[in-house]
Amino acid sequence: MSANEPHEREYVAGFACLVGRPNAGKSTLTNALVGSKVAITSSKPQTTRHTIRGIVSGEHSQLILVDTPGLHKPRTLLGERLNDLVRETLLEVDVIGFCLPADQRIGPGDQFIARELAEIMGGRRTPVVAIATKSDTVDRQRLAEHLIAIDRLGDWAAIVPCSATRGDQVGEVAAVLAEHLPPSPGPLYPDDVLTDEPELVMIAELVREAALEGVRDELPHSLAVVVDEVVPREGRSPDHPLLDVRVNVFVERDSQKAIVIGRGGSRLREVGTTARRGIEGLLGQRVHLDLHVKVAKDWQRDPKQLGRLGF
Ligand SMILES: Nc1nc2c(ncn2[C@@H]2O[C@H](COP(=O)(O)OP(=O)(O)OP(=O)(O)O)[C@@H](O)[C@H]2O)c(=O)[nH]1
Repeated sequence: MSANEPHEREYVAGFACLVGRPNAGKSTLTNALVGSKVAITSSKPQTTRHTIRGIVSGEHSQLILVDTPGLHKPRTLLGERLNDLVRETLLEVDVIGFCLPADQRIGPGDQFIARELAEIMGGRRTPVVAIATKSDTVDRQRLAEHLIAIDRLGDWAAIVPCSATRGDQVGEVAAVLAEHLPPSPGPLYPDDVLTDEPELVMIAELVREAALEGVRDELPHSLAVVVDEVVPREGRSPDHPLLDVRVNVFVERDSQKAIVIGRGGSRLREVGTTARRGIEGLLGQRVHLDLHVKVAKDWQRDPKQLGRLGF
């Protein structure tokens, strides 16, 4: 099934998302997969497009779990389509894990998601791994019935039972998902970027907020902020330290770059001043903020690019 046979030991990296009806065990499984490495999540717009929930790093793989906000059976309008954001996310990932809890029979909610997945994936052939979650809650007989019902529900790349709370088969889930990731020269993210540096995320937020101030309508979603480096200025006395903070602001088009920069750079200076004040408040020391606006064409449609941009 997989193009990346495990024995080749080629490095693979990519994006996955877990879907399933409410209470299916997605969050618990995410935490079990990720272990202690819980990603910083932010409620701000920068990360609502693809909130990274965690990174699962193996010796030869990096699996980046992203959120699908609001994937559920619409309560009121049966048969309503999934919202565009969910569809977009599902189309951008390399593999999808569909969680079906063993303690409940397959129901209309699961069937709804299965139909949507079949349709969305039809053209692109994104593999869907069915995960029978909460396997600890039922006996073998019932689990077997559940697996058969899952098999009948759709065309899955694999079916894996697991118990996130007991830790049963969690490694197997990670391995099966990783089998469907594309080859990559190396990790898409530094392993520690999401765990060790909440300040970096907050700095990016502050810059993003400042850059969007007053121009939200003109730049909807088309802005990504990446903190390039934060280094103490050399030669400063310990009493008056200065931090050099270098930040890249990515936009999609030249016209958007012009908006961010403003006439003669006037707007960018304001953005810089506002953001710098915020960063100084956050870090409690003086900051020299170096802002660069760059055009990264079509970054929103390219998961690899999104990865590099810190999404
Ligand atoms: N026994 C058992 N309970 C589990 C397991 N995984 C999750 N649960 C429980 O099931 C409930 C729902 O789990 P969540 O991980 O929050 O489910 P979710 O799919 O993220 O839910 P939503 O956020 O509503 O979509 C929680 O009470 C969990 O403790 C499991 O492997 N075994």
